[in-house]
Amino acid sequence: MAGASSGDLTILKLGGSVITDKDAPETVDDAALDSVVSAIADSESVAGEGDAANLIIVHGGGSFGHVHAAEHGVSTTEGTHDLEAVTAIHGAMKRLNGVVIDRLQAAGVPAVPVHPLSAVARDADAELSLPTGAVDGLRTEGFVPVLHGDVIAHAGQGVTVLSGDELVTGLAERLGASRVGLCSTVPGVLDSDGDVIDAITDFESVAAALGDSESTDVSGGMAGKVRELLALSGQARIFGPDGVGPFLAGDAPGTLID
Ligand SMILES: Nc1ncnc2c1ncn2[C@@H]1O[C@H](COP(=O)(O)OP(=O)(O)OP(=O)(O)O)[C@@H](O)[C@H]1O
Ligand SMILES: C=C(C)CCOP(=O)(O)O
Repeated sequence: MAGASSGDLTILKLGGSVITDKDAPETVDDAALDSVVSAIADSESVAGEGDAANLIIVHGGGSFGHVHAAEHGVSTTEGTHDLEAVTAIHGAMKRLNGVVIDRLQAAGVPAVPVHPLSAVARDADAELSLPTGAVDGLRTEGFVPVLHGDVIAHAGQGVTVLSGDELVTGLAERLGASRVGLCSTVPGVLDSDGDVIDAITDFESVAAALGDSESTDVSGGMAGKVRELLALSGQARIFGPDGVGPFLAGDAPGTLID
C-alpha cells in the first residue's frame, strides 16, 4: 500500500491456540496457520516493494511457549533465573516464529522475525521497556515485523513471560496503531449462554463469563486478554480465524473492547 503512515497501522495477533495444537507439545496446526496466512497474504495490508507496510504481526505461544513455561513454573508474574528454563521457553518460541515466518514468506508476505528477549525488559514495578525503533524501522522499509510472546528480563526476578497480548497493547500505544485485532479460537468473547458479546467496556460486567484457556496457558486466558485490552487507550477487537480477512479489510468481526 503506497505511502502508508503510522496512522494506518494495524496490529494483528495470531493466538497460539489458533496456530498450534495446544494439547500436543510443539505441534503446529498446519491447516489453521495456512488459513490465517492466506487471509493476511490476500489483504491490502501487505506493502508493494519499496512502500511502508501498515501491518505488524504478533503471535502467541500455544503448545510451544506455554508448555515449557508451565513445566518450569514461569508466568507473567513468576520469574526464574534458571538458564535451562530461559533456553527452553525462548527456544520453543523461536521455533514457532520460524514456522510462522516461513509460511508468511511462502505466501508472499515480506515477514521478518523480531525476538522480544533481545530488546524488551520489565523493571521492578513490572513496567515494560519496549523500544520500537527496530519494529517501526522495518515496517517503514516495507517489511512486516513478526513478534511473539517470549521470556524477558525482569528486575529482581530473572525472566518472566511477556505475553503476545502485552506486546500488542505495548506496541499499539507506542506506535499509535489505528486498528488492533486479536484472533483466537473463538468467534469473539462469549457470554454465559455462549453467544458472542458485541462490545465490552468494563471488566466487571463480563467477569463471570470469562475463564482461563482450555489448554496449558500461563498468561491468563480470555480473562487476561480482556483486562489487557481494556487498559489500551484505543479500541481493539477479538475474533476467530474466519474474522482475520474481514478485520484486515476494515470490517468489524467479533467483540469490540473499548
Ligand atoms: N467467555 C469466554 N469467551 C471466549 N473464550 C473464552 C471465554 N472464557 C474462556 N475462554 C477460553 O479462552 C481461550 C482464549 O484464550 P487463549 O489464552 O487460549 O488465547 P490465544 O491468544 O488464542 O492463545 P495463546 O495465549 O496461546 O496465544 C478460548 O479458546 C476459550 O477456551
Ligand atoms: C509462554 C510464552 C513464552 C508466550 C506467551 O504468549 P501468549 O500466548 O500470547 O500469552
